[in-house]
Amino acid sequence: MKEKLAVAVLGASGRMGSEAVAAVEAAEDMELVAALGRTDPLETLVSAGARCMVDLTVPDSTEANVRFAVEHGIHAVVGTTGWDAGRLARLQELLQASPGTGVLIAPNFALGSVLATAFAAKAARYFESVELIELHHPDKVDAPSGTAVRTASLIAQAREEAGVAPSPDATTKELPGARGAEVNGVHVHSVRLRGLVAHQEVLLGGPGEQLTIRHDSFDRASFMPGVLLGLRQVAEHPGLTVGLDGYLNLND
Ligand SMILES: NC(=O)C1=CN([C@@H]2O[C@H](COP(=O)(O)OP(=O)(O)OC[C@H]3O[C@@H](n4cnc5c(N)ncnc54)[C@H](O)[C@@H]3O)[C@@H](O)[C@H]2O)C=CC1
Ligand SMILES: O=C(O)C1=N[C@H](C(=O)O)C[C@H](O)C1
Repeated sequence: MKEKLAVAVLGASGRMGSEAVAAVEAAEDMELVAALGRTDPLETLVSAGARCMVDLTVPDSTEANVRFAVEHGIHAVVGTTGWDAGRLARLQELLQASPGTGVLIAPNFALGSVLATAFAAKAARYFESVELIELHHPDKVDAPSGTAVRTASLIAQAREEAGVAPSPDATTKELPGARGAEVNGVHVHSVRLRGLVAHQEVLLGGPGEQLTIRHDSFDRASFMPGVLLGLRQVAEHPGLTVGLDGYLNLND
C-alpha cells in the first residue's frame, strides 16, 4: 500500500485551518501528523515527521513559518496573505539553498476564483476601463484581499504587455479613499460585510458595454479541493509557484 502523505496544518484553530484539518483527516491518502496553533513550537513539524505543511495563519507569521519549513526540507502550501514582492524575493533566494523543496503561495484555493482571475487577465486588454471590487467577511485583517492584489497585478501586466492605456478617470476632487486603493494602476475597492465569506467582481468597461467577472465563495468548503490538490502536487513542483493555476493546465 502507498505511504500516506504526512501533513501538518498551521493555524489549525482558525476559520480556514479547522476546515483544512477536517479535509486532511478525511483524505484517504493523507495523515494529519500535526495541528499547530499560535503558541506551538515550529519544531513540532520536524518531530512529527511532516513532509508537507499548509500555512493558514496570519500575514505577520507566515514568512517565518515558511522559512522554517524550507530550511527543514518540508514542502509548504501557503494560503495566508501578505506575500508581497519583497517576501517572495527572499523566499526565492532561500529556496536556492534547498532545491528539492516546493512552495506554493496560493492567494486563493477556490478553483472558480482561480479561473475567474485567469479570465479577467485574458479579457483585460480588450476593454478601456477596468476596476475591481472584493467583498469579504468583516473579521478579515487585510485589505485589499490577496486575491484582489493578484488579480489586479495580472490585469495590469496583461494591459501593459498589450500596450493598453490606463483606465480613463477624470477625478480631480476626491474624498480620500473614494476611488479605492490602486494596485499597479488598477483601482480596487474593498467591502467588509457581516454574512459574506469571499467574493470578487472584476468590472470591464468599453463603449456601450460592460463585462462583469464575478466569483463567490459562499462557504470555506470551496477552498478545500484546492488545498488538497496543492498538498498532493507541491513535492512535484520544486521551487516557488505563485498561484494554484501553476499546477493546473488552464491553456488546455
Ligand atoms: N488562499 C485561500 O484560498 C484563502 C486564504 N485565506 C487566508 O488565510 C489566512 C487565515 O484566514 P482565516 O482562517 O480566516 O483566519 P483566522 O484568524 O480565523 O485564523 C488564523 C489562525 O492562525 C493562528 N495563528 C497565528 N499565528 C500563528 C502561528 N505563528 N502559528 C500557528 N498558528 C498561528 C491564529 O491564532 C488563528 O487561529 C488569512 O491570511 C486569509 O486571508 C483565507 C481563506 C482562503
Ligand atoms: O480572509 C479570507 O477570508 C480570504 N482571504 C484570501 C484573500 O485575501 O484573497 C482568499 C479569499 O479571498 C478569502
